[in-house]
Amino acid sequence: MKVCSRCYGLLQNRRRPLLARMFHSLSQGSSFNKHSTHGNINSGITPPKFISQHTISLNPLQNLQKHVSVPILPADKISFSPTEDQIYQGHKLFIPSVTHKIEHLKSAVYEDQLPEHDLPEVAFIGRSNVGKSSLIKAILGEAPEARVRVSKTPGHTKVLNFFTVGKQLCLVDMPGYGFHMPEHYEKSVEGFLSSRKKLSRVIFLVDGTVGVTPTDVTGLNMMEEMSLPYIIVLTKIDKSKPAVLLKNFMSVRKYIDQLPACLQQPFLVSSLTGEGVELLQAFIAHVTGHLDVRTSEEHNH
Ligand SMILES: Nc1nc2c(ncn2[C@@H]2O[C@H](COP(=O)(O)OP(=O)(O)OP(=O)(O)O)[C@@H](O)[C@H]2O)c(=O)[nH]1
Repeated sequence: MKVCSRCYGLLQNRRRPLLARMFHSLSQGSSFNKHSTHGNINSGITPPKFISQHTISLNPLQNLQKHVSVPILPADKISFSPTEDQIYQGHKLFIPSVTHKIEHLKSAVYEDQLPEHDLPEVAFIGRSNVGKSSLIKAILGEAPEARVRVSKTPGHTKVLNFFTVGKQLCLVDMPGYGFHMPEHYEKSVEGFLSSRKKLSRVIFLVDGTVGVTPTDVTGLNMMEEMSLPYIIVLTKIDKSKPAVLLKNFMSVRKYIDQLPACLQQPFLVSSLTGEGVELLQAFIAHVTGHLDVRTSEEHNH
């Protein structure tokens, strides 16, 4: 069996099963449509060829949609809808090389310790134990040398951790709020969020096995008060049955209409299986200016 070098690299990474399978099928000559889209779950009455053939999707929302007949997210709320090829381009940004190092830059607590650089930043925020570090670890899965630390103990992350992706961008892991949050949380996290000039986006994590909690609502209110652009990502989707995940997804939808600073399109991920990670990589590449994906609003103009 002949496997092209692009597929081979992907197949090595077991945390990336969807892309690996996708490009593997390509090399096997499947009639996969390069220009099909993924995010558009409602207009997708006829799903893209590749998805219908292989019953997998790079957007886990598509899989969730299969369990109900009514649209779980209206088409007009889906603005980020890259092609499979664009998702692959976004994914490539997170593959390290000699000239494109992916590494831990530094840890910091207070404003005067923050790194001085010109890189666009993407920060991860959420309750203790929601899966922030795990998600960064999955996004940087091709670069184990970045050494992202994950722990079962809530409140493990006490400092801000900066991870650089070449000279392109920087991911920022933040301590969790709620139970076990460090005493310096407010000074540290709010200090960071209010002072960074090149903060491209905040990724707000909600536990997909639990849904939006009162503690999350406090965090969402803080985001709205700060008026920073952010997205909501439901984590740990591998742990929930579809019915539970659907209920928790709807708990996000209930709030999202009232959150003007938040993208109306929530994302779903599992850091364990890698589901949804490539789409998020593409989103990060897009918002940091490294991937040109026209959003649905842009298409309309
Ligand atoms: N099954 C499953 N477990 C996950 C997933 N993401 C995280 N976990 C587990 O959840 C626990 C907490 O994960 P972390 O990534 O350390 O969470 P955090 O939000 O960084 O935690 P703090 O340091 O408390 O802020 C760990 O035991 C992870 O293995 C996931 O997608 N699926």
